[in-house]
Amino acid sequence: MAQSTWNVALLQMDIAIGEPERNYSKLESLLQQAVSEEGKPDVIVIPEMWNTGYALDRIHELADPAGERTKTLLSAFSREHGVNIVGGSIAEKREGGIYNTTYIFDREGNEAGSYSKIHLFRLMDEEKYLQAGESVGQLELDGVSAGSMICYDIRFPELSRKLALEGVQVLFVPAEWPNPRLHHWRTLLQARAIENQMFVISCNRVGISGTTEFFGHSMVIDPWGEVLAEGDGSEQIIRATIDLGLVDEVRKRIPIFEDRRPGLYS
Ligand SMILES: O=C(O)CCC(=O)C(=O)O
Repeated sequence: MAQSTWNVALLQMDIAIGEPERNYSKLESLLQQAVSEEGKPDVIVIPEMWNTGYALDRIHELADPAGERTKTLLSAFSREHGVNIVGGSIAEKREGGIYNTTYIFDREGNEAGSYSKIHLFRLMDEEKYLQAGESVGQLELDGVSAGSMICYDIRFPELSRKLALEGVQVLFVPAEWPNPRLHHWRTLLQARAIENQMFVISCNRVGISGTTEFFGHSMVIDPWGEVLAEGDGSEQIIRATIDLGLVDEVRKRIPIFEDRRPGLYS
């Protein structure tokens, strides 16, 4: 039977640009903190590109080959602590180039899914250095259907709608979303939750890289659009408990999936 509630913990961390060693060690200490304080989480979420930050001009040298280092760390931690981990995303080196990839592990330490960002963000030159993923991110954790997107992806409502139509109830969004677009971040995340009647759980980074400032404000939003938890601009762990039964309740209250007219607009 699918889990009925989840305690989630968002590791809203600073990221040292171009310094994987510092980032792996920061992540390990935050993971320990997440399981040793305030009750055990069911799901831990990490920000986007946490291993390297946007050190794109050195990304070939810094990216994790086949994600092996990251997978070994996350798999061992999730198994040892019986916790699901949505592993933010990392710069991952494959034969075809560098991808911005999320790895997701279940409580037994098995890889439950992976997703490589399909919309590359030109404002940060991603398309010049990275390869785009070619498939959408859908997986099951504790019997719950979940979707995986990354940052800029939330500007494409077609993607979250596709996932919702495939049964997704919880959407995870690791990000490195910078100033001055806090208004877009909060509005788009809430819109994705309301229009698809799903939980949206986002984890953004904090800190400054060069001239770019990242504002945090990681959010847990329920299917009615209520913000259950939101970070400020500091490095912190944000926690919330979500009642997964709310997805069906909201979908029954306003049955948008029955009322759609896809013949007219898809
Ligand atoms: O869409 C935006 O405004 C920010 C997106 C972004 O920073 C990213 O995808 O890395």
